Amino acid sequence: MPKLAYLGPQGTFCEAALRILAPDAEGVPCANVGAALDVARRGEAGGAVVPLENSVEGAITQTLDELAWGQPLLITGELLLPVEFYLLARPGTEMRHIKRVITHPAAHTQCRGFVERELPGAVVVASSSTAAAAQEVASPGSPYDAAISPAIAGEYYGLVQVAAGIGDRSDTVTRFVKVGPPGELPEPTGADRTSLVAYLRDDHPGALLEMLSEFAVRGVNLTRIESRPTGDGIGRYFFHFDCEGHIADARVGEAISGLHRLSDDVRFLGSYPRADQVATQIKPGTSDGDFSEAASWLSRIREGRA
Ligand SMILES: O=C(O)C(=O)C[C@]1(C(=O)O)C=C[C@@H](O)C=C1
Repeated sequence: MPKLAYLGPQGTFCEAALRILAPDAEGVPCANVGAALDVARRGEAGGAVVPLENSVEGAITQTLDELAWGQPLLITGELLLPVEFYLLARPGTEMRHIKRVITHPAAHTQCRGFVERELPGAVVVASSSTAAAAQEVASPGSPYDAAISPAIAGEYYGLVQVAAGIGDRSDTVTRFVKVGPPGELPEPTGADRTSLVAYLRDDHPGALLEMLSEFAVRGVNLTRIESRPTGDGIGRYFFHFDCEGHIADARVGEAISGLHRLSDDVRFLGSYPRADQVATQIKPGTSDGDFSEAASWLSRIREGRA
């Protein structure tokens, strides 16, 4: 059975994502996203499933940074998981007893309205994951009264639901990705996404615009852009891009090689089928056929055959 590392312990949203992305895999729970990716890098598992972005909270910056630095990993699949939060406590606990809550910071952000409204004055402490929070509340002598976690974590750790559906929005989704060692890319499907990271060569006016132009002039639609600090001082940033299409598509390949010419470094993170299966819209003049016809036309001119 293939092994996949994930943000543990059992009962996280990440585990739920893994069960859908790779139903036959044996999950290897890890203490944090970095540890899960390192297990994949060391080959102790065939890969990992990690959160990448959330529809309310935005980018999961730890994942972005882990994928940008260190030994390269390749994204081979993605999943959009609806996330629903529950207030879980030891049996017998009532809402009025709850003064100390523990959860993952991303979960706290998504339930901030509920906490302020229903638990005014409660202290919310950060845990490494939503299931780690439930496990902590269930442990003997825990200083915490309740955890904000998925329902399944309550079942794993013997907690009861004090409140259900406590997220500030009912339609929140988290995007998870499956990563593995660099190797063969998933086949293009016509509804693909490509992820990459680009490091600026030098800081100058219009540097980001130049990068964006590589996509724009070839009709490549971006689905996410994020700037992250390099750590080398204030004002030093690198960029994460997600775009529609597959690196095997001429327009995407050419945009990425254009970016490579302009950048200190480009790290390709993968081309993989989109979870929402939305087919890439191809602007007139940017299909593979248009690119190869233009290349043949140029060759004919160069060879004096026009
Ligand atoms: O703690 C978990 O259950 C996770 O899978 C992590 C995570 C996240 O990093 O955003 C995933 C989905 C929710 O947004 C809250 C937490």
